[in-house]
Order: sequence, then structure tokens, then C-alpha cells
Amino acid sequence: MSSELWKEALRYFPGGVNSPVRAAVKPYPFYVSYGKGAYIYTEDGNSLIDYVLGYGPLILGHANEYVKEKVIEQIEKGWLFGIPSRVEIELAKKISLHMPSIEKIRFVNSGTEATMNAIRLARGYTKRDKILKFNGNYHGAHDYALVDAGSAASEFGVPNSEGIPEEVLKTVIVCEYNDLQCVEKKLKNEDVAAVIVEPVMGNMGVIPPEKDFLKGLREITSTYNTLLIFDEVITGFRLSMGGAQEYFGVTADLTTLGKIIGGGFPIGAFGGKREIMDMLTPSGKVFNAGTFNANPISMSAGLATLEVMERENVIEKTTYVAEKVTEELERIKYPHVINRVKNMFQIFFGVEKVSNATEARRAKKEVYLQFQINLMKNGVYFPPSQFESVFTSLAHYDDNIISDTILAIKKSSELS
Ligand SMILES: Cc1ncc(COP(=O)(O)O)c(C=O)c1O
Ligand SMILES: NCC(=O)CCC(=O)O
Repeated sequence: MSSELWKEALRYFPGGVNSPVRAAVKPYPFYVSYGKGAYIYTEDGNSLIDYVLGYGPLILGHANEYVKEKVIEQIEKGWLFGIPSRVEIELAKKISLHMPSIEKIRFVNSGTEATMNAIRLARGYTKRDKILKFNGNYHGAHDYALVDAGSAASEFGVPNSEGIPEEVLKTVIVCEYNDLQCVEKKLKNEDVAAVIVEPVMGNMGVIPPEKDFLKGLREITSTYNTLLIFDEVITGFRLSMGGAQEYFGVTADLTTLGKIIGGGFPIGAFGGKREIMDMLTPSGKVFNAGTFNANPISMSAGLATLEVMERENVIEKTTYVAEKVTEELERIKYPHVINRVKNMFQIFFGVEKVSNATEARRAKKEVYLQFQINLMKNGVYFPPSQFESVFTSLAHYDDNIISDTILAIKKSSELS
């Protein structure tokens, strides 16, 4: 039973969990027994249509057969060598084919490591210390990212984490998302190594960039010789095979990836212009290393996932599901706004517009939570936090799953 497991977990883990957002499920987290396709099955014998999907990586759904086959094939051969293997080249080739701005890449093990290293590389390359990020953007859980951060940092009221040295904080400049004037002013007055941005914000709910925001960032950063880092940990291989860069027609100097490219296994990556990437060890003097970097299991699962995506028009199918689900959400009587870009979306109650983190924080979180709990009772799992994105997968591309979801939304819409 989940209730018993939770009691035990509280004894062993701070706050009962190993990543904070998991504790946001009310009244206590349910424990998953297994997942298949669009469904998760709980220790309490319930099934839920899953719109969280491991917070984004599982774009094919749970336990996809092809990915499973490829991972098992790799497991038969061994799972860690600390020696290069063929599959890392195959995955790099595929990523670079779809994202031509990635001329060279380094595989790491989480989105956190990806942004931490991309920032260090930008500093090494430009010989400048400062970086600029946006209020509510989440770039993982390292020191330089936990300033006005979204996701669980906002959900649990710690957008600015304790434990980060003052000296570090002085190097992080924050602007409001979609505010180009702020960026222009800061870059003019300070030596900034890099601007790092989520090209679609997926960590304050979903917030799209306003028209010309990303193009504007490209122009301003070029003017001041500041690097532009697109954090595509969520958007990479989600908005299009070429990520947000292809979707919006804007090219970054460095790109960070994670989630989908590991097919559900731990992964992160950062890549970009050859000239910048070659500053990394061992060809250059900016250090990065990792026991599990490019581990063959994550590489195989990622490669298999991208192969299915190429074959099966996954982005359009997942977008279709998101369209159908949001059409039903639109019918909810309680005043709300829905932000959707392709196959990622979120609903905000009690506000008319959400175009930055400040506006997202004004939404009625308690109404969202009430809706999320109602949905769980009716067999559908949305993120337990307002500040996460709803995702769809290939496994959701099924009339029965879509109609069951629509029915659950209808039954869950009595909100006060
Ligand atoms: C945009 C973005 N960057 C970085 C990260 C950090 O990735 P990870 O949780 O793999 O460390 C996340 C995680 O959600 C993210 O959404
Ligand atoms: N959008 C933020 C995440 O996906 C992070 C999930 C986690 O840290 O558990």
C-alpha cells in the first residue's frame, strides 16, 4: 500500500522523497508498481493515464517495446566500460543531423550537469564571469541555476536556494522572461559570458516566448559577443526534431539537452560550435569528466527513441493528442488560461494571461491542485505542481485514451 510505503519513506528520505516535486502529490505520493504505454499502475491497484511521463523523457510512453529490445541487447553486451563504444557515435551523429548547430557534443548524465558545464564552457571561452538567466527558468539543481528558479524550487518556495555563496550569486543576473529591454541594458553595462534561456518555458507551467523574443536574444547577444545557450532539455526532440531552434528558426551557440535523448535513462548533453566545444578537456582547458558519461545503456535507449521518432511522426501525433486534451480543458467554466506549444501545455486558473514567471505565480495554485486531485480520482495523472508541464506521448495517440481523458476532465471540472 502506498500509505505504508510513504510512512517508511519519511523515515529514510528528507521530506520522504529523492526529488522534491514527487512530494507534491496529495495527500501523499502514490507508489508506482509498473508502467506500460500511456498508463502507470500503482501499488494500490489503480491505473492512471500518465501525462507527466517521467517529467518529459518518455515521449514514446512507458516501456516502449523497441527501446526495451535495444536496451536488453546492450545489457547482454555489458553496461559500463569507461571505454568508448560505437553507440555514442551513432547517437551523436543523429543529434547533430537533426540539430546542425551541434557540431560537437559531450554526453553527461543529467540536465543539471549539461547546463553547469555549458555555463563553465561559456565562461572559459569568453573569459567573462557573469551569466544572465530568466526569472522562473529552471536549468537544474546546481549553484548557478538556483536563482529565481522555476519548477520544484518555486513550488516549494525556494526559488533562491540557501547554501549558495554570495560570490556565486553576484555572477548571476536575472531578467523577466520576454523582456528584451532588460537583457539589452544588462549586456550593455556588464561583461556577460552567456545568456541561458528555456526557449519555451516548461518549468513555470508552460510559457511560450513572445514573437521575436528569441530572435531578439540572438541579435543582442551577438552584438555584445555574449554566447547564447538554449536550454533544450525539455524542448529538444519535443517541439520538432531540430528542437526549439528549428521550430523558431533561431540558432544558439551552445545547446543543452537531456530527457528525450536518453529514452528514459539518465542523460544530459551539451553541444555547439566546434570552436567552442574544442575548449573542453582533453582538447582544451575547460574541465569536464564523468564515470557514467556516454554510458551505453542511456546511449542505446536514446538512439532507439530517436529512431522511432524518425519513423513514426511522433511530434505530430503527440501534438494531436495535446490539441484534443486542451480543447476539452478550454470548456472548463472556472476562468483560466491555457498555454500550449505543440505537445506541451499547462492550465492556469484565475488569471487572464501568463507570459512570465511573475504572472504564473499569480495563478490560483490551489484551484490547479484541486483539479489535479479530481483528475487522479478519475484515472488521469497531471503534474502535481502548477509549475510543471503536461506532456503527451506516442502511446496516448489512441482514440480510447483520448476519450477517457476527455471524460475524466468533464468529471473533474467542478472547481471552487
Ligand atoms: C529546461 C531544463 N533544464 C535542466 C533541467 C535539469 O535536468 P535534470 O533534472 O536531468 O538534472 C530540467 C529538468 O527538468 C529542465 O527542465
Ligand atoms: N521540470 C523539472 C523536472 O522535470 C525535474 C523533475 C525532478 O527533479 O524530479
